[in-house]
Amino acid sequence: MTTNTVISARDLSLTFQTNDGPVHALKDVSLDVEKGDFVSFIGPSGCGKTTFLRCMADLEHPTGGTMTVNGISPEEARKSRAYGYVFQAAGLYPWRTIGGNIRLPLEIMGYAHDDQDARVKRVLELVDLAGFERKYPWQLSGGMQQRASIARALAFDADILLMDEPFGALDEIVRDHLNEQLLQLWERTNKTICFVTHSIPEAVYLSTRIVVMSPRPGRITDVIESTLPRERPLGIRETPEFLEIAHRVREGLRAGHGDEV
Ligand SMILES: Nc1ncnc2c1ncn2[C@@H]1O[C@H](COP(=O)(O)OP(=O)(O)OP(=O)(O)O)[C@@H](O)[C@H]1O
Repeated sequence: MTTNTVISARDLSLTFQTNDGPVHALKDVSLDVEKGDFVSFIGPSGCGKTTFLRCMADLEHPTGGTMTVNGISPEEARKSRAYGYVFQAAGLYPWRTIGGNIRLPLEIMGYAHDDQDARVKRVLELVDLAGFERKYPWQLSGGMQQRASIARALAFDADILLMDEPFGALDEIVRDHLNEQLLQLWERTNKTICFVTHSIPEAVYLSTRIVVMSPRPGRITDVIESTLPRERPLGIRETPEFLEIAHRVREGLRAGHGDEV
């Protein structure tokens, strides 16, 4: 752990008690995420990716080990609004406009009205949705809705962005475009991003580090440091360096759990 460590997990475990007995969603997970990192979590269904992200967000409570976010407990970090959280589904309220959806957390947090206006405008520009403030979610495509939900998570300037398979439901072309935009946004804002995905190319394209996980019990089996430059045109996915990292991720997944992925 260094002064730049944003998220730190030590021997983190979470066992759910279910009617069918205990489920070891996470077992002895240790990881440090540094400021400005883009960390992807990849692994087969049930390996604990979402649970780990939810622990960071104080939405689940570990049954063992320790975790800090910005040097404080996840609960304190949640109360100090240290992170924005983007879910798999955009989760926009259909009766609110796009602007109204982005504004909602700002209203709850008591931001002044002028400040709310300025923030909504700024984040809509950041995700390339300027001009859509007065539209309703159903008037936007799935990709645009997901961008709006990212804007909502960015609106209160949290330094950490937790993203749980935000582009999983989108077609490949839209996904490529959003991946590019997300990288640009990360470059511009220097946020720390934790990103859950099932896609090897997506993980390799986006990340500075790729965390490979394995189920039963959920654990980390490999952490791969990317050697790719920060600037990444989509064409980088054809380069030998990219394919080499993708190969290593695939091997890590195979070693961890047969051929489920
Ligand atoms: N609230 C809960 N109660 C009981 N078991 C749970 C609960 N939440 C998750 N689990 C179990 O914990 C394990 C890890 O689940 P988790 O959702 O974190 O996996 P995941 O890697 O994100 O999976 P996926 O890729 O399918 O989203 C799974 O076996 C899951 O069934």
